[in-house]
Amino acid sequence: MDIQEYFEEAPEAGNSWPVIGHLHLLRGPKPPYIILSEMADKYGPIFTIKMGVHRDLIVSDHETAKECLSINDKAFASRTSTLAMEFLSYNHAMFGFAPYENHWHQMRKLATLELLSNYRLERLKHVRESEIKTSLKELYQLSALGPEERWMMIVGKRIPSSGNDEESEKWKKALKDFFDLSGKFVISDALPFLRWLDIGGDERLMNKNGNEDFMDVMLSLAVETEKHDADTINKATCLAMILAALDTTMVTLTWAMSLLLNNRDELKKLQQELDIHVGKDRLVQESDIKNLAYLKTIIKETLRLFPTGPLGVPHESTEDCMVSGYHIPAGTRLIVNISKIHRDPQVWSDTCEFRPQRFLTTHKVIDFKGQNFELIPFRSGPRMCPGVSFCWEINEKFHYNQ
Ligand code: HEM
Repeated sequence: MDIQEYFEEAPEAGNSWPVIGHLHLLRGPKPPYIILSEMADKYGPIFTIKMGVHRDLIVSDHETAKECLSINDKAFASRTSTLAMEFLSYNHAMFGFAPYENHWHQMRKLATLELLSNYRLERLKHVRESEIKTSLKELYQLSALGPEERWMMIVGKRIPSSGNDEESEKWKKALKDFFDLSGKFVISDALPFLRWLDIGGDERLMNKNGNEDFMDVMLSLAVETEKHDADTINKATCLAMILAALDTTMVTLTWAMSLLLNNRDELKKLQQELDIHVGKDRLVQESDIKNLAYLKTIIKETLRLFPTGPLGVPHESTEDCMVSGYHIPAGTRLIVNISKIHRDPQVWSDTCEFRPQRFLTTHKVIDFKGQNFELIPFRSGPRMCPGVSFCWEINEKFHYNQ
């Protein structure tokens, strides 16, 4: 089907907005980020679409993304509220989907300090070597574990020894359901007054999913905020960490493997690096990572080509602001087309090719820590992925310090 079947142009003359299209449905054979990239080719790096009563600002180049995520970072720091999020995130108790309010501040601080920071890794120094494993490798293993073990591992209490097949299947299904439903834009999100009809039965399904416990063991932290009780916060927070960490890293590693297998020269270069710094007699360890410069370029190039969230997670503005000279009112949803930015021919040569070498030469200074808006797989600003340092540099720092 052609893109025209999903939306029709309806430019609104005489207002200060760039281009307005009425997007009826973002469902169909083409993924939304492709549709939005095609629209960007037509309308430029900043335009809006209207979905029912909501207006979305679509940003597709790094300069405009910088304006939104750096200059106007506070204005755009909140999240949109959809039906899926209401049910699946325990009514926004999951801080990744919470509005930019006190609850988000508290929980993000807690998660960053207690799970993802140098401070936590420093504490782990005193734990046995085999227990210093709350890292990508363990998160990768999570899908094979029972819920109690998963939680114990995440809070760093002990490392599980074995998985359980039936439990693991249940967990995989729960994960799949979550991601299927969380991306769902249901009719009542656009037209809230139709919610009571529950067209398509989405609400019933989300409600069922939301009531199922993902975790059997609750964190005993007695943190409560004005909006949520401690049990809800515990469930929501540990689920948020698992959901955010698991799929993203697995998908990235799968893409990296696939790109390497399809680019044998790059694979050979990586093998040479491994032969030099690790040798053939043992497996790679986390402490080797600091010596594996080429491996890092491969991860960067993989995240450039295939960011796990090509459109990121939508934000919502809580105050009026100006972007590219346009007045953007409070309540506008922001979608940053990361995929389009990562393939901008004005920034990258051979945009669709796998060229890790560029990060040692022409793009040596470009990193994804949120300062270079040309490469933002973890985005930038206050809502930037808190897992970025956990995945990458903290491990390095930790090993440098040892
Ligand atoms: C390849 C790996 C990963 C990628 C590409 C990635 C990417 C992202 C992106 C694009 C966002 C949305 C940022 C925004 O809204 O501006 C995000 C949010 C988040 N990520 Fe990650 N992520 C990865 C791994 C992880 C890991 C390992 C963890 C935790 C251990 C994690 C935890 C989170 C959390 C909690 C949020 C929500 C932050 C908030 O709303 O305040 N992520 N991630």
